[in-house]
Amino acid sequence: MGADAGGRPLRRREYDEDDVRVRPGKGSRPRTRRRPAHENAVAGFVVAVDRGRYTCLSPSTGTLITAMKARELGRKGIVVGDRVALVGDVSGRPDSLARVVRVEPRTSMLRRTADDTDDVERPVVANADQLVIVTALADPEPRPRMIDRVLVAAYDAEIDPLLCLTKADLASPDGLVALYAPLGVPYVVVSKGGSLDGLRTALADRISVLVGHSGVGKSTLVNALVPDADRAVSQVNPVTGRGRHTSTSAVALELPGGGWIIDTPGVRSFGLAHVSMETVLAAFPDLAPGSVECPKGCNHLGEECALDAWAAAGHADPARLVSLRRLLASREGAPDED
Ligand SMILES: Nc1nc2c(ncn2[C@@H]2O[C@H](COP(=O)(O)OP(=O)(O)OP(=O)(O)O)[C@@H](O)[C@H]2O)c(=O)[nH]1
Ligand SMILES: [Zn+2]
Repeated sequence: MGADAGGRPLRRREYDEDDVRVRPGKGSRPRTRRRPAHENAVAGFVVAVDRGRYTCLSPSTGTLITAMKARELGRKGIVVGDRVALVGDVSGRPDSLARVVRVEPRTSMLRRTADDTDDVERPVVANADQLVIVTALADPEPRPRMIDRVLVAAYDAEIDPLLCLTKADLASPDGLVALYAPLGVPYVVVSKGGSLDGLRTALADRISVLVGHSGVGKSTLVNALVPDADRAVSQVNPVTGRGRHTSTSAVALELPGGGWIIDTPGVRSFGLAHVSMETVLAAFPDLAPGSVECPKGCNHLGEECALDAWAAAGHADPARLVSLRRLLASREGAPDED
């Protein structure tokens, strides 16, 4: 085997200013109006979004600027991680409100759907370059199929995955490492109070999104990585003053050593209805090569599928084939519980 996480295909998509998937025949209105140039706009990095208010960090001054979307942006979405251009009152003073007049081209867009049959795509975070799958080794038990699901989302978004195995004081990481290391998925093992050096190195100077189920130790990690994380979150959420424990949307927090982590407390599921069959399969590099023997148009669920023989021949762990099939079946309406 020996699939390599570095051996990713070239970027399949460009993410530009109009990175909204438009349904044909709906709302296509010719754009004749000339936009003002906004030469004096200042740059902002969106660290939080709350009901139409965007909290943006000015990289040049370090000021937090609250802004709303300029009307000219229409229905274009703005998410945490976006780099934007701001005009109006950019002082960042209490009660001041700037306007976002432009969203800069994105390098990536992490998306999900509510479940596998939901056709509404939900953009989660823009411009992330790493997706950290936080999984406890025990309490709660690891859920490999959730890991596989998030790996598919990372692959689809062309974001590097990182498996972060927590609570190493409670159980050994060996089983999970044996499953994912051969696939080229990088991993770190941590425990509360233990060293976070490996994780810090992996996060340095990158924009990393943290996903994980409730109780896996995500807050514990965030608090250890970002001193005063709670206060930082209440600062970026001035509209409601809600802290991270009640917040449901993503929040970007700057790491003391450089780089950002984006916590996603509201993301409890990773529906993959928007991902093509080819992309799902490509995210299973141990199984994908076996599919060349499949009949044309194989849905990889029936008896004619060549993947059973591929796994039986020892090319892939049969548990991985089960996981792939559960995921594919879920996209056809079957439940997918770990
Ligand atoms: N034994 C052990 N317990 C841990 C470790 N890390 C976190 N915990 C405990 O696990 C529980 C859940 O940790 P949190 O950090 O709140 O988990 P979370 O993922 O943020 O959960 P939510 O806040 O529900 O999203 C807490 O009681 C922590 O003290 C660890 O490495 N070892
Ligand atoms: Zn097949």
